[in-house]
Amino acid sequence: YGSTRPERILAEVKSKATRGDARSVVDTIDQYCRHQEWAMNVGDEKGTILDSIVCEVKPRAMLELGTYCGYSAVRIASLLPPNSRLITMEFNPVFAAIARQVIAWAGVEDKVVLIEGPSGDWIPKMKKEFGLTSFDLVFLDHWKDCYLPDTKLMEECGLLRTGSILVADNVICPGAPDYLEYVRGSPRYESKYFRSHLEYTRVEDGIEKSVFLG
Ligand SMILES: O=c1[nH]cnc2c(O)cc(-c3ccc(F)cc3)cc12
Ligand SMILES: [Mg+2]
Repeated sequence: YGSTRPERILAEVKSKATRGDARSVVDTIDQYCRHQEWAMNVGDEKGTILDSIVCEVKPRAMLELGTYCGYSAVRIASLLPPNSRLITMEFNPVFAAIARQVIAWAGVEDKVVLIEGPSGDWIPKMKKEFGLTSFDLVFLDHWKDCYLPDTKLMEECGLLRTGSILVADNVICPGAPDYLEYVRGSPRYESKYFRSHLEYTRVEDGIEKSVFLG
């Protein structure tokens, strides 16, 4: 029987990364996906941009849409201040099962809550389920067609406050044109584009950072 790409990534982490060392998990996945088989992690180049924003914002409450194998959840969690929480949402159960193990191997499970299911179902329930008022930082990295509807839903559900920051991966490749048009055209957002490359390639991609103005 064949293994899946996420299973091969987990196997690589278990055999090469130091247990409890988040940075070695991140580096192991980058090494594997750059030299063995490509996978849709945010990667090292765009990851550095994400790191700088996480360090600048120091979020107490952060949301990630799209966990995949847990690469960015581990990367983000390793930078979070004490008693901060990353909630990461994944609708694909195969990805979620792998991500749980990658997050555990990295030793960041006390900072990360992984929830499974469609973002559209979960977003309206989050305030109540997690007793939170709003998110300081949201990383959109799930499916390009969901970026805009989920952003509007987060606005409607009161999950964004004045100063909340949205960080969106892949705004060029695969691209999220409707989302870009919205955050760049709306007076309720102050948006900035960070030019970069699609993970592990020379193809142009970028990250859009958008501050919600309320
Ligand atoms: O579907 C995606 N979700 C989240 N991140 C992604 C990501 O960083 C890259 C890609 C992707 C880009 C080019 C390609 F030829 C095939 C897939 C997809 C996703
Ligand atoms: Mg991505």
